[in-house]
This record gives sequence, structure tokens and C-alpha cells, in this order.
Amino acid sequence: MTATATPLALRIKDVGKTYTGHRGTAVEALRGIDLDVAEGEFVCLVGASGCGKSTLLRLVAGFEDITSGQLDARNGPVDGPGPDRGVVFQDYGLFPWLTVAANIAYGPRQRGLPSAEITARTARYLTMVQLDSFAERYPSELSGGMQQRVAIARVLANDPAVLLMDEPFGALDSLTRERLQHSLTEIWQQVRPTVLFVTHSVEEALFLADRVIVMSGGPNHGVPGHIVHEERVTLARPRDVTAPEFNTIKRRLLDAIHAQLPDVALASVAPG
Ligand SMILES: Nc1ncnc2c1ncn2[C@@H]1O[C@H](COP(=O)(O)OP(=O)(O)OP(=O)(O)O)[C@@H](O)[C@H]1O
Repeated sequence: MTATATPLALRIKDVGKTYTGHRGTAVEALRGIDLDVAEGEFVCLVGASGCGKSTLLRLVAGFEDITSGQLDARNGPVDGPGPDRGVVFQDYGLFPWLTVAANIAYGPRQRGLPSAEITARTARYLTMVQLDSFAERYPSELSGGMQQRVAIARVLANDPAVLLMDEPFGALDSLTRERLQHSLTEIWQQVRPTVLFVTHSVEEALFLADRVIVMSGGPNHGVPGHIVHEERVTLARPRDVTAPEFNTIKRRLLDAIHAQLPDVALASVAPG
């Protein structure tokens, strides 16, 4: 599936991924993935459990190698992790022994940026995630939502061209999750990174994305994971989840997901 806008931040062409399972059996997780992502575009991947969303994200992150096809980021073929692609996980991944400010400053410091630049970046992203007054706290002193804000700021402080987010709000209660969705929209509007975001929630995808990609299949469903549908979302931000237009698209996305699923898998797709 192809983005109309250029230049491209990611070019995923006929990508497949086969794992070696227990006792050496081949587990074909993905087959024939075609996805171009334009610079500055916000793309969400949705689909039932096991359809390969996280696998695709890990391939783009360079944590694992593709088995077939072609996968390019802006700097060329992806052959490992790189500072151009920042990853935010569900479990925050903060350094517990560092303060909030030191966590955010960590990447720029590792890269040897001048200290004035490190200070400026840290301050900028602390403000962006509304944690100025928590700069000297430690992660354990913060709520889950606040820790995830730090994790987002920490990744953004590295100035990545592409932000890869794997169920980043999956562990949070629904109110915190909603607030972070609003925050992420605002941050994205300010910084405009390219975002590839994995979620189980169709509503979350529709709230956030310029484009929602629906995946289906997966080794446990007898066919490798693949893309079955996409929706380009042009609704103005911040989006009103109660608006009729929002719910029309949401219905279409849910139909696209459910059309592919045997009854047994329905429980693994969250409507909200
Ligand atoms: N390292 C691995 N070795 C073998 N099989 C794997 C490995 N990693 C993932 N898989 C298989 O690949 C398929 C896709 O997994 P993946 O985690 O990408 O799906 P997902 O859509 O992200 O699922 P979920 O929504 O539950 O996180 C699954 O069947 C999984 O068991």
C-alpha cells in the first residue's frame, strides 16, 4: 500500500519474515508486506493478536532481519538499529537510577552533543511532556502515565526521523491513556516525526493516525501475517471520538478486521 506524499521515510517492499520455531520448524510470521510511509506521516498498525504487528515494527527498528523483500529507511537499507529510528515500548524502559532529566539527557549525552545543547533539549522535551516540575524525580516516584511521557521525551531528545511505538499506552488505565493520546497528538503536531504505532485499539488508531493499516492472519491462523485494508484519515485533530464521521470509519475498520477472523479470535480485538 503506497503513500501519495513524498519523500518517503520508510519503504517496505514485499517484505517477509520467517522465524525458526521450536525443533527447527519454520514460522512464517509475515509475507508480502508492502508499505510506504511518507516523512511526517502518522501510521497505525492494527489487527488481531499474532498477525505480526510487532514483528513488522521490530524489522523496521532493525532488531531483527527481514527474510525476504526490501526494507529502506531514509538513510538506506535497514540493517540494524540506528539513531534515526527511536523506539518506545509498553514497559517504558527508563533507567531507574537516573532522574527524569538525566533519562532525557542520556541519548544526547551519549552522542557527545555540547552541554548547552543537551540542557536545551532536555528542557524543551520536559516542557513538551509537561514534566518540568518533575525533572529531579526518579522514575519510581512517577505514575505509569508520567513514566511513559518521560520515555517519549527521552526518545524524541535523540531527534529520530522515525518514532516506532509498540502498544505504548497498553499498560495504562483508560483515562491516562486518553490524556496521553491527546499529548502525543500535540507533540506530533509540534515535532512532526514520522510515526509507526502498533495498537490493539481501533479507536486509538483512528484518534491518532493519518493512515490506519489493518493486518490479518499470522502463523496461528494458518496464513502468514499480511495487510488486508487501509484507511486514510483526514478528520481534523484533535479528533472527536463521538463524531458520526469518526464512528463510520471505526465501523469500517472493525468490519475489515472481523471479516478476516474466525469466531474464536474475535475476543482479541479491542473495539475501543
Ligand atoms: N522470535 C520468534 N520466534 C518464533 N515465532 C515468533 C517469534 N516472534 C514472533 N513469533 C510469531 O510470529 C507471529 C506474529 O507475532 P507478533 O508478536 O508480531 O504479533 P502481534 O500482531 O504483534 O501480536 P500481539 O498483538 O499479540 O502483540 C506470532 O505467531 C508469534 O508467535
